[in-house]
Amino acid sequence: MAAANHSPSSPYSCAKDSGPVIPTTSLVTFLERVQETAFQTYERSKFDHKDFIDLSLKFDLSTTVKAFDEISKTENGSVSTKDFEEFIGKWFKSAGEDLVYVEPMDFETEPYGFLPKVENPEVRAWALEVHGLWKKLSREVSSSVHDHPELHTLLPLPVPGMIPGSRFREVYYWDSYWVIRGLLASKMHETAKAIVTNLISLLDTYGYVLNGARAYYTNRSQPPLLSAMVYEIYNRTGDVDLVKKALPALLKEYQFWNSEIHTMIIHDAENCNHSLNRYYAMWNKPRPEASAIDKRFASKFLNVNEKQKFYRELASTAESGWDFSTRWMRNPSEFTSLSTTTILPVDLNAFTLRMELDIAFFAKIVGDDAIAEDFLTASHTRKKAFNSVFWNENMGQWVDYWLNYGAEPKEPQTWEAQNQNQNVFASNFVPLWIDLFNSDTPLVEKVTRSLQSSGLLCAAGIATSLTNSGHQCRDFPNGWAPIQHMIVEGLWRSASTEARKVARDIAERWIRANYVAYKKTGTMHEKYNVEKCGEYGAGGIYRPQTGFGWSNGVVLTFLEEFGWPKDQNIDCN
Ligand SMILES: OC[C@H]1O[C@H](O[C@H]2O[C@H](CO)[C@@H](O)[C@H](O)[C@H]2O)[C@H](O)[C@@H](O)[C@@H]1O
Repeated sequence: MAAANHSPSSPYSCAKDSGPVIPTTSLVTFLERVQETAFQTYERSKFDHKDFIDLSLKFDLSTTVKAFDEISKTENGSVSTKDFEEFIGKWFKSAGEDLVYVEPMDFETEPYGFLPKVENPEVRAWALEVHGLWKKLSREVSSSVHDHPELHTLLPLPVPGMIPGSRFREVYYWDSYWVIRGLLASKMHETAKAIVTNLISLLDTYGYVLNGARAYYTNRSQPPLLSAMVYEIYNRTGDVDLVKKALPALLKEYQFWNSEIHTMIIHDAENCNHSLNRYYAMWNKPRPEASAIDKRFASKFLNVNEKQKFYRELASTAESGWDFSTRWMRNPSEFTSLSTTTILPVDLNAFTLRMELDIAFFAKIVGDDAIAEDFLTASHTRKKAFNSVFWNENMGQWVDYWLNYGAEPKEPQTWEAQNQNQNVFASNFVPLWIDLFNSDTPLVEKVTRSLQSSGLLCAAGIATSLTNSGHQCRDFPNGWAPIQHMIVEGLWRSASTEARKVARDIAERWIRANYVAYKKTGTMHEKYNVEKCGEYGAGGIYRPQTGFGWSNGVVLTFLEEFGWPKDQNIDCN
């Protein structure tokens, strides 16, 4: 039976909030106030909370706050739409003005050797359009941010980079991996390296790679894929200097993910202890970028401690990159039952396993055999933990492990079968992406059969979960490019004929769905509806976004690997 069904009635009955909290800036606090006023001023459908936290000041903060106090001096603090709009126009630069468009340094309209396996002219023309989107997503931080950082929530970065698109105006951590994969297919190696330079600069400044390059994202990271980015670039370019630059940063990042807040110990049936990772944001207040909404969600908790605990769960879910999903909810129909910090996520641990393997590989390249040895040992230890803690033999999948409430990081928890979450999520198949697993052919064949019968494989790709929660964007019927990519690449790297057939089939479905949606809407989307080929996804606390960095990256990567024959139809079947 699924662990979710074993939950106590209130997950917060003995909630405590003792974790670290990273201070934020006075500007962010003020913009949250502006966002709250916007929330009260506009209709919900016309309002994106993030637009208000991304505003830049035209004048200094204290003068702006005084002016805002003046217009808010009504009895109930409300502001008319006219006064509010005048105030925003007079005192702020628009959201997005802090980043400026920049021509990518190595963009060519049709680079030499571009997607050689794409023979179909229609598909090739579309692929060139998607390639052309890099020009639209390329940005550098404006000089005003460098000269007057106190006027902006945007953080300065040393070199130009790529943004996901639309409301996601700044650089994001894990999105960058698929952006880099696409850039490599587009032969834009220098732009790919620049993205790594920016992420390393965040790591050097903060000790971890931030969720995104904004002051309000300093309280958390995102799925750690920096080592994978460096690996892919090195694989294409053989750039040893990049590896030398990245290795010390990656060692620092490894410490961050294996520090006390991000690790829990599981004691298995064979008497072994396994240290595994979880998401845990250093924040127990509303997420500034969505604070007006978070406060309303939290209003059901009367106790401050319960509210803080819930806010940490919201921010930790944002750290997971899967914000939001029934995956993190003890009660799938109750959003406030989010319990991300009490879950050992199978995909996060696959990423840290990959980090161990990548670091060992890089250490060998730079000639540090001791580090290479240590990290190889760590990867073998973690592989054992995968077998003991996450693997579910009956399902043929690796599944998330639910921790007991109130557990302290240093206290080992005894593994219990009922704590494995047996609900089916696409993340249960992400370990396939790791070579230690995809090189084991019988294992891959078992997992492939499980994927085929899971219900996740749909007309237009892999669904995120089997639950149609109606409002969570990381659930059925939404499909996300990163998930398609990791599972397809894992299956494709194996030696199993059947797994490779499934990989090609999923990639083709995904390409068709992206193509048809592009033809209908003229744009690439953040997520797609996998039930209906050619439709984009929906749900969540913000409107569906376009652009879109990782979707472009995955389509180009799939087209580079699988190609598209001349006579093969590209429409939805
Ligand atoms: O504002 C809401 C949330 O927006 C981001 O999350 C979503 O977009 C990101 C950029 O494409 C993506 O990395 C993430 O997986 C998406 O869920 C942001 O990362 C969240 O922290 C934020 O709360």
